[in-house]
Amino acid sequence: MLNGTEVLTTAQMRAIESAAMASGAVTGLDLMERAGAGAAGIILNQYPSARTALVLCGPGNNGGDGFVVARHLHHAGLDVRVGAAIGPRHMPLDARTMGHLWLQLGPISALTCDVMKDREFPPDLVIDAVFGTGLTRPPTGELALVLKETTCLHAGVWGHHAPAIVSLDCPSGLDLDTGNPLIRGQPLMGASAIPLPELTITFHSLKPGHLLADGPEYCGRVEIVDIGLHGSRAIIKVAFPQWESLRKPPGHKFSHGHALILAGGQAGAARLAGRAALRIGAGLVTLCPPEPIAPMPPDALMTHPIDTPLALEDVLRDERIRAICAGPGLGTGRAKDMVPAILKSRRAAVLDADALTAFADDPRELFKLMHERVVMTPHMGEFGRLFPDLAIRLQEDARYSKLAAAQDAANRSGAVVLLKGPDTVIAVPSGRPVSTHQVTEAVIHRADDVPWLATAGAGDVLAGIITGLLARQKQPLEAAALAVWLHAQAARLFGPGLIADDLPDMIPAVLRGLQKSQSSSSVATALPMT
Ligand SMILES: NC(=O)C1=CN([C@@H]2O[C@H](COP(=O)(O)OP(=O)(O)OC[C@H]3O[C@@H](n4cnc5c(N)ncnc54)[C@H](OP(=O)(O)O)[C@@H]3O)[C@@H](O)[C@H]2O)[C@@H](O)CC1
Ligand SMILES: Nc1ncnc2c1ncn2[C@@H]1O[C@H](COP(=O)(O)OP(=O)(O)O)[C@@H](O)[C@H]1O
Ligand SMILES: [K+]
Repeated sequence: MLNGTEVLTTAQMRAIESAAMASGAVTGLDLMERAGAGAAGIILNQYPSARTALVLCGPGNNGGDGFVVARHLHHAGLDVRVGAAIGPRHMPLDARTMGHLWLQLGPISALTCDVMKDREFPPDLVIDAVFGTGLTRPPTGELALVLKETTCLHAGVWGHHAPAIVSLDCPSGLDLDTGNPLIRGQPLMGASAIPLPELTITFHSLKPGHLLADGPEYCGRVEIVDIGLHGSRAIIKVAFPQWESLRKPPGHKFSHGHALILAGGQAGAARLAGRAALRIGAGLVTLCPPEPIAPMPPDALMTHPIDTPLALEDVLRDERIRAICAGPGLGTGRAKDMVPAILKSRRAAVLDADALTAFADDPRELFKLMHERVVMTPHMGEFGRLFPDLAIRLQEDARYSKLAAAQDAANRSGAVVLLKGPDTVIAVPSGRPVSTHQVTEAVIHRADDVPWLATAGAGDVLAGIITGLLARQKQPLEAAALAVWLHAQAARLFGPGLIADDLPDMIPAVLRGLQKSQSSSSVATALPMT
């Protein structure tokens, strides 16, 4: 079981809202009131000295949330002005009701740039409730100008002090499924066409756009308001480990698993992977270069030369070998020979780097041998070699997400796909639950707080950590999700100046940290997201 925070796509969020309303458990108006009241509570708590607020309401239910926030801020004593894109009577029913409730307290101005330039009303807060999950196309006309104007307000160019911008659900104009801003044409150099809030308040759960691509940079801090929706079985998670799932049970080295790391001539990259596999607790790790290599004493890694696929098949007769890593420093020619033998053995395996590139000419050759215990770990370049159409679509279609691309790749290949980057996405082929408890089909991990992780060889270490966890008989999705977290946390603990060689040696400190934070209490506590 993976622990973590649930993430819902906008379609899943709408489905949950509709199901709750259809069941009669709650009305749309109740949900909107809870969303707006919850958001206002957070705003009042985080900006206790704010005296004035300007609320920008769009044409849909996000605008409805804006009216609710306006009402609660007014009742808390703030001087509140409201601008709306259209009159309440043209808005959806719940938003209309909330608009009429606001009208009992104050007027609504037309939402134009003039509202935002009023020198008589310098707001302490600007509440961005223009678009949420219902954004279908790039904003145009006056609304596009208004959204752009919020970034000018933020910079204080209109002479009055810079207000704090708070967005409801998302910065308006951000696609909550992809994390891409929907902008027609190219934004001006250095200027954002959509709000850059310091706080985004979303409802019920995170959406992929809060985590993927540029989403985090646009959203600022993200807070979640519980609006009382239950029973969702989110298939996407931001996962974080529990010490329990990494603790080693009593046993001997073979019971903790034997991992093979196929190596090329120099074995440098494979050595990085091997050390990581050992550090994460595989009982035994053997490097397999094509020819004998000079030992590097003292070294806990074993070596066993394997020169041909037949020799590999022979070695794999040993059932104690539970996981194989192929790719780091392997060479594409050797990878092309060896990978079919690995896949035919049906062992848990990680395919990275050259093991992926070797099949660029005919990915189907790889996919037809695939099985569900294989984790492929491409970076975007390798992904494009195996899934060129998906990579092109990612570049060209702002509404196609990295999550959807990884899911499509997992479905096409039949493997678990871990697509790397500052936002790493892991997807399993759909319709193939890994176990009866396992409903998670995808994991998103954001690590842009550790840019120094993007260093040569870091990917080899990641492949090694996953291999070690597979040797310890973790399920592939769990192994991949735990590894991505441990890898980023190792980089975080080391700090700037990190090189890949440092990563395996930071794993013990990461494990100690987890153990300390979670084993002192009998109730396992989840680590905060970092
Ligand atoms: N449902 C619930 O119970 C709850 C919902 N909640 C809240 O509702 C939000 C979702 O509401 P929503 O679906 O009404 O979408 P929203 O983001 O307000 O925008 C849709 C409007 O904008 C329009 N439009 C779209 N693109 C446009 C463009 N480029 N330029 C101009 N117009 C454009 C679109 O028009 P259309 O595409 O139909 O022409 C439509 O009129 C969600 O984010 C959350 O804040 C919470 O209260 C919790 C309970
Ligand atoms: N900007 C970034 N911030 C944090 N992590 C990153 C960033 N860019 C890449 N990464 C991570 O760094 C690692 C780099 O792996 P990879 O591209 O395979 O490098 P190599 O092939 O040199 O080992 C991956 O785990 C990836 O997710
Ligand atoms: K918004």
